[in-house]
Amino acid sequence: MTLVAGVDSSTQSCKVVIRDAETGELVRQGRAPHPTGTEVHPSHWWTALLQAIEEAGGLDGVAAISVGGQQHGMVCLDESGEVVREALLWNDTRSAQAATDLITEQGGPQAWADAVGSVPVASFTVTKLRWLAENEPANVACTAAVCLPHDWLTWRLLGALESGPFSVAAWADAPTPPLDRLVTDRGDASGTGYWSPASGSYRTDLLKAALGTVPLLPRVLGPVEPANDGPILVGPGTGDNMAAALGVGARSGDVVVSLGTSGTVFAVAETPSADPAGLVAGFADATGRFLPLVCTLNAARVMDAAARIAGVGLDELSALALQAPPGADGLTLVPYLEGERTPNRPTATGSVHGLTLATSTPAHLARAAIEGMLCGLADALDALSMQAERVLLIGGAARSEAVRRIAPTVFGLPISVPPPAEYVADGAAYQAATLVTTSPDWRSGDAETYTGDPLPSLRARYHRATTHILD
Ligand SMILES: Nc1ncnc2c1ncn2[C@@H]1O[C@H](COP(=O)(O)OP(=O)(O)O)[C@@H](O)[C@H]1O
Ligand SMILES: O=C(CO)[C@@H](O)[C@H](O)COP(=O)(O)O
Repeated sequence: MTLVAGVDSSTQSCKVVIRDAETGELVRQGRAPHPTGTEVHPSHWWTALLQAIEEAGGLDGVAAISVGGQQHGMVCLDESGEVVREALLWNDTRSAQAATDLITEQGGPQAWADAVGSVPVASFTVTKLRWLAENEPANVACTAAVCLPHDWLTWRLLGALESGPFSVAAWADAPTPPLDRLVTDRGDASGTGYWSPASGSYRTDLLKAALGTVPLLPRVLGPVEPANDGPILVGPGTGDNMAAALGVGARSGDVVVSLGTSGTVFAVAETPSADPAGLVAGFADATGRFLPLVCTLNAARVMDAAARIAGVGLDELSALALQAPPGADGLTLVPYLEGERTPNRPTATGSVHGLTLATSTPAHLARAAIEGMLCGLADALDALSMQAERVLLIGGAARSEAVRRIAPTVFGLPISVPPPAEYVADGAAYQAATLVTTSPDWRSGDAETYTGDPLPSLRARYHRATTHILD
């Protein structure tokens, strides 16, 4: 049996799956947590990856591996390959003003949409680099290369594989390759703000405008182009949303709603998109096509926060939410707990509206938190402007029964929930399989369909509430 490994190095944790390359059968898996915070030293991702690989039983029998990673994070390396400073993650909003400035300087949102398919917000790497230029010029001076989280892990894997077989101790300090062996893929490159999905090339002019200099950038590999020639092939990898699209087998007509740390709504498209309103990011996917995507900053962690307030675990929160009626008797929670990206409100805070004696119960709070989180995603689905034939719900928070049952009411649509799985890691593993087998025939279990009566007044009240939030 030929095995392949897929990695999901996402915001909260690293997951590794090892699957049969031909059939996709899950053979073994592992996971390890990442530190909290929006500024993280990449060495923590490496440590977590090694732990997760070890928990997955190592790499014996693995012929190829690919990494899916959280998008946009700014990783700066010096000439010797050392990390210059902690990486700024996609959910770090300190570069919001830099985003506004860059948009103005380049002639407005339309100019950015035309240039790179997206209008930058604080999440995008290009805005983080402008922040660096304005606040840490000494770090700019030492930066010889800039890459993304998945690029950095791929590069570390290349060095480690050349140093010998996997063991946590041997790979912990494995040598790193020269900087010119950094690689990326179209999907993740399209989240930088200086790579154009439409032309398939870097816009170093935009990078220079942001950072004042053009460091070395990773070479963009094709969708089935390995980064090495063995002993274990390393795939190009991709951004986590692009990997999820592969893992869930998203086809034309599908819209995927992913509820991880971020909430994302995306679809596979044949042509590039360019939304000057800045709601839809015009990303590339991992197959040579495109992935228009809307992202919110507040998804699964809204439930974590509500569970903390209610003093219960996530399963109990779910049970509580289902005790309250649809609409939570008017209790409305606007979930901008980390600011918000869509709509672009980086300094916003969350709020609760409609408190009465009757709605002051843990059950109402639980329901309002889930409904509020889903309202943000329903707006994202509207922004995508696609006639969805199927809405697929995935990600950590899709494990909550309340989320699955409330989603159809908020979205006003039936929702398909594929079997719980690590779809980002699975997509990365699938990419790895394409390197070692000509026609991987992977099938996942059937999705379960959830239906519910739409409640348009719920979203109307949510929209009214979003006009009364504090920054
Ligand atoms: N049964 C559940 N109910 C609600 N939330 C859950 C459940 N299981 C996991 N989660 C949440 O899912 C999140 C992790 O999801 P994941 O998709 O792995 O995130 P990320 O990819 O951003 O690291 C955590 O915030 C966790 O609390
Ligand atoms: O910024 C985006 C998409 O543009 C996020 O979706 C990140 O890619 C992080 O993903 P998760 O860790 O929440 O899966």
